[in-house]
Amino acid sequence: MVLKAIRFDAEGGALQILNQLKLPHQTQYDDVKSAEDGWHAIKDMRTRGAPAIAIVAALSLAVELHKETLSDSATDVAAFVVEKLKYLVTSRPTAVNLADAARKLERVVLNAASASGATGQTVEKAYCDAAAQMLVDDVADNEAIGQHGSQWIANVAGGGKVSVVTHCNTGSLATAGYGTALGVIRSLHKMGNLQHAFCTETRPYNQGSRLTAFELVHDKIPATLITDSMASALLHLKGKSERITAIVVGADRVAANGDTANKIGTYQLAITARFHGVKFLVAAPRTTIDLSTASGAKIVIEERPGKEMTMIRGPVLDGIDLDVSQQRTVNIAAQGIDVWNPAFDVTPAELIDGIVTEVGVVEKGPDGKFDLTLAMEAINEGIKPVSVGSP
Ligand SMILES: CSC[C@@H](O)[C@@H](O)C(=O)COP(=O)(O)O
Repeated sequence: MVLKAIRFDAEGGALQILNQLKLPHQTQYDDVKSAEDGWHAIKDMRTRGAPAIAIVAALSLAVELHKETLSDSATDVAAFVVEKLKYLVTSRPTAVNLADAARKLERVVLNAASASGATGQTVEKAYCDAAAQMLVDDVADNEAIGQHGSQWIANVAGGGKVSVVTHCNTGSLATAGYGTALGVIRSLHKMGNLQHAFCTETRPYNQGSRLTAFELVHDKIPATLITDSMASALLHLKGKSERITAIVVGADRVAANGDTANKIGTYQLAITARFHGVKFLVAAPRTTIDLSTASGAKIVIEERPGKEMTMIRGPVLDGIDLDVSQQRTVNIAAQGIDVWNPAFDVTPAELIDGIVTEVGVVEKGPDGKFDLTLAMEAINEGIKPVSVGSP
């Protein structure tokens, strides 16, 4: 069975998302019938992960447009789409993929509306085709990220099997399929180069223990779960014997200087990686690179409700059996305590050794700094970024 976070039928105009609040206990797909449904699925974290958020948002509007022809007027349909895209972008602020997708789709509809003979229907079709293509492209991009990243790690290790650590969930559940950082791990495993993967629990929302662990078990990848607070001890105590070569994480937004916003806890992993001489690799598609943001200081960090930290959800224990059909939320913190719950942190570029994209691994220049504007320009001109061992 292939894990699919997003099910989309372009012909029938139907969209379903795997409800990630129910995982790992229950596999339940929820219908998404409109942009409003998409907004709520993203806000409530029933779907999450930077690429998946962007795709679900785009497709939710596609199914709404598919339902009925809004107007024969191309400009009216374009205006409607632009408004809805603006609304969708407000669902979660940190991951840039959503804003990037909205910008591209806006361009698609404005171009379609200004084409000669444009009608409401042609604009709708242009939008739906472009949104559907995002789903297709993401899987191919992730497979390429996996290939480049695994090759880079294998080269760093200089032969033999390697172990890696990852954080949050960056796999099939966070993307259209395969995953970014988890795609690198999948690829290492496929190449026969993976000794062991360690995944962090990823408090407070437990994307690691609920989702990444679920994917690793599903794919039969040798893996062990640790709490976030065990990462330094792992590198210290098991680093040599386990040959932990790299920590590989995803990203929600990479600034032009390489500073990277990702799930809260990423920054402390980068610090411990540097201290222990372990490579720190960020895996993300180019849609996550935000050249308009000069540095991490400008990235807006989403703050989530405190109850995500103070409450925990799980299936009911009925005698000795788990009743997965019933999930309950229980309080695990002292009543009345103040809570700070930033969903992401920013890892300074200084602590990052490489940024693996679908076209290769970008490394620092001779000045020890990333220049992603230059790297992206080079890519657009057909020159590969600094890339070690890329196929
Ligand atoms: C390929 S997913 C990359 C990132 O989006 C991921 O690491 C992450 O931080 C997800 O956060 P989430 O809050 O679960 O959406």
